[in-house]
Amino acid sequence: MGQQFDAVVVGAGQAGPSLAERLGKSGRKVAVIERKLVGGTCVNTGCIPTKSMVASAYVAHMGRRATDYGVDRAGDVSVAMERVWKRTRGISDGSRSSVEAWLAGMPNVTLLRGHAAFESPHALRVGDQLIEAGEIFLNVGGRATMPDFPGIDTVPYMTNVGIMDLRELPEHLVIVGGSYIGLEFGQMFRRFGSRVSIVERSERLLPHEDPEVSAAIVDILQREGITLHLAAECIELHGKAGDLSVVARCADPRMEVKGTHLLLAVGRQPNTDTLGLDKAGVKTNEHGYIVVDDQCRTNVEGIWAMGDCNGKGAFTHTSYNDYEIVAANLLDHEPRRISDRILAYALYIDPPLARIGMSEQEALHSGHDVLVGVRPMTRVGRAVERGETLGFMKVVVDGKSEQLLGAAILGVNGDEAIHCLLDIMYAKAPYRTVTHAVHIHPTIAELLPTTLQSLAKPS
Ligand SMILES: Cc1cc2nc3c(=O)[nH]c(=O)nc-3n(C[C@H](O)[C@H](O)[C@H](O)COP(=O)(O)OP(=O)(O)OC[C@H]3O[C@@H](n4cnc5c(N)ncnc54)[C@H](O)[C@@H]3O)c2cc1C
Ligand SMILES: NC(=O)c1ccc[n+]([C@@H]2O[C@H](COP(=O)([O-])OP(=O)(O)OC[C@H]3O[C@@H](n4cnc5c(N)ncnc54)[C@H](O)[C@@H]3O)[C@@H](O)[C@H]2O)c1
Repeated sequence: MGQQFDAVVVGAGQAGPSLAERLGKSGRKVAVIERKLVGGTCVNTGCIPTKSMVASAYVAHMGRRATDYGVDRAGDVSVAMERVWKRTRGISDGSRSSVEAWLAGMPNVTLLRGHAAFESPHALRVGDQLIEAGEIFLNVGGRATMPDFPGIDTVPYMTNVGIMDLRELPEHLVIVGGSYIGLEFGQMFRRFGSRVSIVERSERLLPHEDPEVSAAIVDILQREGITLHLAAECIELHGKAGDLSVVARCADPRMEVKGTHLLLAVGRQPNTDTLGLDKAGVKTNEHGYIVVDDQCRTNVEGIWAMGDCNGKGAFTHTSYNDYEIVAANLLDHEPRRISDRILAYALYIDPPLARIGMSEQEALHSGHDVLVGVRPMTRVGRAVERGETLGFMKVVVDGKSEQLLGAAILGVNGDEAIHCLLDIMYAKAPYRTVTHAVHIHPTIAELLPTTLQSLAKPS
């Protein structure tokens, strides 16, 4: 007979601890099982450390631009990686300690350390302990995908985990994968002072975005001296630490990119392969994501899956929202659903790309009566005053229903400003609510009403 709990949460990522607190407060006896670092990816090797590093890179960039603002500086800007690392670790470790202290203070909640795997639908093995519970909540997250590139066993490489531990600046960082992770680290290390080359399989960066978004991001990165190699098919790795190369054998013409350090950023995979899901009868899809319904319930009664491992989102806010959905349905009898969630994310290059809802291409393909409004950031007073005018804002509206379908802001503070449009979408209010709103001057959000006043059929 194993140790009995009412509820078990596997993984202390972005959904698990919040749910554990609610379950504990409901009077349940709860175990949280974590095999590595409390806080999971976001806190330890994802959002928090990357955005801390992005902040250091921004300061270096603005330091180089100081004279543009009439500010004198003596000598070149250089970056001390050891101190960037210390600052980043301080922020990330501080955040993890807060989650640990929070968990430790939760009533009725016990944190168990170790890797959990199912033995049966309601029993999990953690080391030599058997843990049994009627309710099991999986929040096991994901990890970097390891591509089967020829040479991967001999050529040293980093993922998002290893690159955060660098204390020295790479002379030439080669990145395979030109999406969130590749672009954020690419621009950051360029600003730290490395040469950076990005090798991407698609013919354009971020192919799920509208073409002008991809083109503007290419321009932003190339202005800073980042080299981009697109349509790079059939990757092979060669060489050794400090002297390596990435070859795209099927590219036309064949590409060879030489460098000193290699980052692989070709996607993520769920941590479901060692969870013993077959012993519980929990279904996964062909990519290993746990299949869930609109309330995060798996096919097995009493087992839920939240966060990156269910494939319904790949962000901290979607994982946290999964917790809210489970708690609302189970504890508050409020019928919240994943399908009520509107797609929203930001890519933290500088300036950031903030995106909500549909792109123009998606809206056109889904048969809407599409109207589009676009304004370059050069027309946004606040951006001009700040000397940060790269990018544009774009809104997509359905002409018949007057509902906002989506928006993109590639521009300074776009990740904040876009929320006034996101909230209008959640309110299902007509876009004219924004055109009639009086926004504060001078802000980035101030130009959203004007952008919406310029709606026209796409050319
Ligand atoms: C470099 C990088 C930057 C990112 N930046 C952003 C960003 O700016 N904004 C954003 O929204 N998202 C960002 N993300 C994505 C974000 O980090 C994830 O979407 C989020 O952390 C997912 O949370 P989760 O709760 O699903 O899982 P995780 O945070 O991954 O937590 C899962 C936990 O489960 C544990 N675990 C796994 N298997 C077991 C097991 N069998 N037994 C016990 N414990 C187990 C793991 O150790 C881990 O602690 C970034 C990701 C990366 C890699
Ligand atoms: N700002 C954020 O919110 C943020 C930041 C970082 C990461 N994340 C999360 O992490 C996830 C993973 O990010 P990611 O950038 O690793 O993966 P991704 O799945 O977003 O992109 C992988 C990229 O690698 C390319 N690629 C795949 N195989 C390749 C190959 N063989 N050769 C060359 N290129 C190849 C793909 O075309 C794609 O552009 C994201 O989906 C996101 O959820 C979010």
